[in-house]
Amino acid sequence: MKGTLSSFVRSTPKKPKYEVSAERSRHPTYPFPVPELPASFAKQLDYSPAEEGKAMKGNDLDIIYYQPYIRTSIADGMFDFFRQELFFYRVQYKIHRGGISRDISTPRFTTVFGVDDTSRFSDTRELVDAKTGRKIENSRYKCTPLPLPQCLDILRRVTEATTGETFNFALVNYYADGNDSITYHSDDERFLGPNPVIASFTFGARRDFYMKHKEKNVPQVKLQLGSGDMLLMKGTTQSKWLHSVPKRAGAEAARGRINITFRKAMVRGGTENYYQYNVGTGGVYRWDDSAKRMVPWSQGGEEPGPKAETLA
Ligand SMILES: O=C(O)CCC(=O)C(=O)O
Ligand SMILES: [Fe+2]
Repeated sequence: MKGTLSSFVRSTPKKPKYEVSAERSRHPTYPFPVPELPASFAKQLDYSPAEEGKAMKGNDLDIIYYQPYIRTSIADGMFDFFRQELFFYRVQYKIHRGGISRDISTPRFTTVFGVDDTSRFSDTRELVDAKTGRKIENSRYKCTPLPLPQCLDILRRVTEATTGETFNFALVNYYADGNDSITYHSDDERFLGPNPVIASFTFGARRDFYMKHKEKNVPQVKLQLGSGDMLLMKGTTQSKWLHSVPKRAGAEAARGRINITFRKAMVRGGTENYYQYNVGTGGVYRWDDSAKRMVPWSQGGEEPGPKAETLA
């Protein structure tokens, strides 16, 4: 017999900490339907922001920190919901530098929804040209843009109402534990236009979020983003500063963290870039609440349950 006893013993999945809605967001581009945001969460979202944002300005930094934005009573439930109900990817890609190509594995799970401002999803959720409203030709994108599911669209609308900004993309990061991270970078791609506004949500584990100036020798800004917090980055924050979520040891990071950023891409290059680096070409992953980890998901086939494993 292969394997140890423990590999056959699966804990019964805990009851979800939220009411799974019977209503689901469906789309031909989704690997599986996504339940709508539980009504109890949606109701509580109306009270956002839970706290007034604190503006931090100076040395080219321009941020507003809502601590929290989402009521503490629902933030961890929303973490469970997003982790359980969304599909994720673990993207691998090659970088070419100085004639040498290197394989990169993104150190976190990612997923993305949305399309840049030259296109939009119609009322029937067909991809159409933003100006003419005509169905767009298949050759416009190399990738397949996905519309935001209802659960993310609700959060997007609330965020738009608070900030007075508009967003057409939701990028999702899942940091399974303290080994998952994002290295210092800035989100100042040309396709976002000058001085882009990015709203960044945390659900689940509290993680350090470090910011440092690209050139000036000024103090770093160190935040600890907790469940329900929202960091609004604007002005010259992206052009002048870098940010990161470093690797961390310990039990807190091991709870797992979901980060959701809302952004606005102006042109097609943004759509191509976001799907290339957040979906990629590999398989779909889904949270397995018995195994307590992301597992490869396959069409039509559930993961083998305890019975199948015992018989093997
Ligand atoms: O997880 C975070 O708080 C930051 C994520 C981030 O910087 C990004 O996705 O560009
Ligand atoms: Fe970023």
